[in-house]
Amino acid sequence: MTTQQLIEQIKIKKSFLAVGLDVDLDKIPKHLLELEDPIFEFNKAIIDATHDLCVAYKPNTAFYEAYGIKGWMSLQKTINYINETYPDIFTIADAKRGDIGNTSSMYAKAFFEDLNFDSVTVAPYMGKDSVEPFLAFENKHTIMLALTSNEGAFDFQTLTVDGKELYKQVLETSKTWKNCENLMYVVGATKAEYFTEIRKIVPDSFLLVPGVGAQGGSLSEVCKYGMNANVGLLINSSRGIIYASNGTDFAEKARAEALKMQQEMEGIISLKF
Ligand SMILES: O=c1ccn([C@@H]2O[C@H](COP(=O)(O)O)[C@@H](O)[C@H]2O)c(=O)[nH]1
Repeated sequence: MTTQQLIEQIKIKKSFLAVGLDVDLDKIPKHLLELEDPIFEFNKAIIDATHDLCVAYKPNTAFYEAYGIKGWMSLQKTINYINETYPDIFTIADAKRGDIGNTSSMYAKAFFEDLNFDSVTVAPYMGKDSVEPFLAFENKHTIMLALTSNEGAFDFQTLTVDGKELYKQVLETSKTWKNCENLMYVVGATKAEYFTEIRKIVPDSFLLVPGVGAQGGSLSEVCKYGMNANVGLLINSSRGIIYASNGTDFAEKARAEALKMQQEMEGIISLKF
């Protein structure tokens, strides 16, 4: 999917919500556990119930890898289902990859070619040659960690290196990389006060923003400081939506939570544009 197509979807749906598909077998409704592929059945129900309210789905691959080959097959069925049934939806493999160049190329093939995700998250720690193999794929997007939502973000990311905070160095340096137009960045919703500075460095880039809902970040604060002329934000909520209920009404309740977020987003968009 191109960035322009993503922007169009945001305008059509009046939403910039990314629903996180972080499936934990201990948290899903018990009746699903009797089915052959409970993870896929859970995802399918959530996707069918929320697809008109969101512009993206973000499975975190950890929640699939944890179940071995069966989990990976559930991930594959989930991405195929989204691509076949709702092809206008942007897909994010939250895998946080990155390695020496030839290894990164294989990671990129796995997520962009084999699984056919629109985007994958990567870590910047290994630098340019670990990220550029992902950027080489046309109409695919590489979402690099910049300033994460967790407390540990302050261990390294905000340290000053050569007179500048590390997360700012990461953003600035990444703009010099080949095919950097294919970059987006992860910035945590719990760090709303940093968005103004981040927008000075990457005014036009899309930011994937996890950390609302269960982690306590504020949607309105993020929008106040982080929105650009194309919205430029994908706000993720995982547990706050998919685990709204663990009963037979789980999909209905997930829809209700997604609708609350979409309506808040619609309100913000209508005020701003
Ligand atoms: O800085 C980061 C980067 C990634 N995540 C991931 O996003 C979701 C958040 O889930 P919630 O249940 O809405 O808290 C999850 O997959 C994280 O691994 C993040 O939270 N922060």
